[in-house]
Amino acid sequence: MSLKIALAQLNFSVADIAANCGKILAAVEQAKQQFADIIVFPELCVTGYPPEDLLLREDFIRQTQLAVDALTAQLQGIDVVIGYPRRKGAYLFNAAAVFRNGQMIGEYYKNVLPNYGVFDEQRYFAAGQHTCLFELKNTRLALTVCEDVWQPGIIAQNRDAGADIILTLNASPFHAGKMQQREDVVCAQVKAAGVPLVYVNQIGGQDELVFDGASFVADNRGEIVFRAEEFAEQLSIVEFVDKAPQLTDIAPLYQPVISEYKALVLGIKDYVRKNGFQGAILGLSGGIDSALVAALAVDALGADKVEAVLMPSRYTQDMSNEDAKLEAEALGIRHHVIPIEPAVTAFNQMLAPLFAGSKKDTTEENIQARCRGVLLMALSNKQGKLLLTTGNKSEMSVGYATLYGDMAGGFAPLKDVSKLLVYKIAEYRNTLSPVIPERVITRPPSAELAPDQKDEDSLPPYAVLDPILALYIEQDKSADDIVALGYPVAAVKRAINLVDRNEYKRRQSPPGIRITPRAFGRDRRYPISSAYRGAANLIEE
Ligand SMILES: Nc1ncnc2c1ncn2[C@@H]1O[C@H](COP(=O)(O)OP(=O)(O)OC[C@H]2O[C@@H]([n+]3cccc(C(=O)O)c3)[C@H](O)[C@@H]2O)[C@@H](O)[C@H]1O
Ligand SMILES: Nc1ncnc2c1ncn2[C@@H]1O[C@H](COP(=O)(O)OP(=O)(O)OP(=O)(O)O)[C@@H](O)[C@H]1O
Ligand SMILES: NC(=O)CC[C@H](N)C(=O)O
Repeated sequence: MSLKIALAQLNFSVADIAANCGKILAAVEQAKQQFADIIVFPELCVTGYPPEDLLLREDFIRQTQLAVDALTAQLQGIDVVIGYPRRKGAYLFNAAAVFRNGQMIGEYYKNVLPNYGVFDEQRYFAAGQHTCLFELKNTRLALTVCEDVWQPGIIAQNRDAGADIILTLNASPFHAGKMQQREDVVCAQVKAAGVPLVYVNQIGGQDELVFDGASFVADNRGEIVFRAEEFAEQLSIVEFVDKAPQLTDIAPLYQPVISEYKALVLGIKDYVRKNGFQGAILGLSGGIDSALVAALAVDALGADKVEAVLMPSRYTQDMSNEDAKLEAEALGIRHHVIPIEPAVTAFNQMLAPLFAGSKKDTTEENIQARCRGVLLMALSNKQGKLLLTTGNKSEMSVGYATLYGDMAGGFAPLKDVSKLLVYKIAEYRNTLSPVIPERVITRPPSAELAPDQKDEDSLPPYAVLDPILALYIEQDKSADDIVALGYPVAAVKRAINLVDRNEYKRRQSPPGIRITPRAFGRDRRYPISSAYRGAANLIEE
């Protein structure tokens, strides 16, 4: 007996219910042409994931239900499994339902609601209590939703209820190493229960999250027999013969640096597309951060949609201008030069009476960054292009950026990318085609806001700083733990003090793409007004 299951790894848009239903119908037709018996879509595919507080609106829930009702009649010919929020009296459930020839033949409510990290599902949903099995071609299929299969017990419970195959609808976001973690966790349960599983994940960027897809099928020994590409829409059919999945294409597992590169490209592409921008604009300085953001933006949007502005000041070195031009030309993007000196001089003159007697400090440095921010935002306003900021995770961690200056903008692609990873991704990008001049990668980073300034004059070297930041921010290690790992006391103290004092800046920074297990934003919610000082007890020798 052969059973063909279609996995619809697609990119849905939050609250674009009509477009999502259109996508579902198109995939159903495609699956029918390929003789699938059943097609499985990702978690909450009708609304997109995560709909966040839209789920608290009854009008939104009603619109979704009306759309599902209208869709149902059109779901003919094969079984169709979709996910959507389902109102039942006082309760809202995260539901997966199966339709056969216009009728709902089974409905499942997610049992385990994740409420950690970036997930807030207990804020919206009530937990289901039951399994849901249905029969197709003498095979009993069970429905589960995402977090269900991360918890020990649910797969075995379905096996005990008589399931031959487990279907899982997912919205599982990317971070470095997530794909392996996902397969390890889920396949361990599959192996223990001895029942095969079909795992369908969505792809696409949604604000700070990016979903990688990488849907898979595991056999009853927990071995992967199919894996879809990461970060690509794909409709795949896996055949089960006598209830066992047949070995088919297995796309590569997560590849460090390459997977992050793809995540960033898709994150930018979808943010621009889903927010209706005409393209993107950025300040191109000749430094590595703006060089990488420009390359990622071109890969995401196409060269004709990206525009760069070179804004030299009196401190900008010739080589910065030269490199910025070289890069713009290599990428084939429109670029303009606007020297900022007239604006900087005007501000300094206007402030001169008030600043008489005070020494020059970061105030004057920041005026330069803010002049650039004003120019870039004016161009964004005029042209409907999204202003991309270029700050990376290391800089966001220690507050090394100017509020309303280089932090002005709508989206921060590198916000969760450490400086060391910026270099690695830039080097990888150049292997696809050489667009970032070698000198941009090899020269020491500088904000060029003062004469001969280098990042390392005021910060520990990134090779020391970045691991300290990861230990403190992503792994919650204490200052003592970090010193015990061999990092210099002075560097640990400086880094932690800066992290603790700069929450206010992060809270005002644009959203960025989450690529680590803990990004700033939804999964790291620290108070701004806080007396906590992680390095208070650290004594420098
Ligand atoms: N708790 C709090 N809540 C809300 N606001 C708070 C605050 N504490 C200070 N502030 C405000 O923030 C201001 C200080 O922040 P801000 O004006 O940004 O200035 P600030 O942090 O003093 O200076 C910016 C730093 O970033 C460096 N930078 C700038 C640009 C680019 C790069 C780069 O390499 O990429 C580096 C620059 O060299 C300098 O060290 C205070 O004057 C105050 O107005
Ligand atoms: N001369 C400039 N022309 C255009 N944009 C600039 C200029 N200087 C700074 N910017 C903008 O401000 C951002 C922050 O400046 P900064 O010089 O600190 O970073 P960067 O040059 O991109 O990278 P790095 O930190 O390696 O120097 C830049 O990425 C760029 O978007
Ligand atoms: N939507 C969900 O239930 C996601 C939770 C899950 N553990 C994941 O990230 O894969």
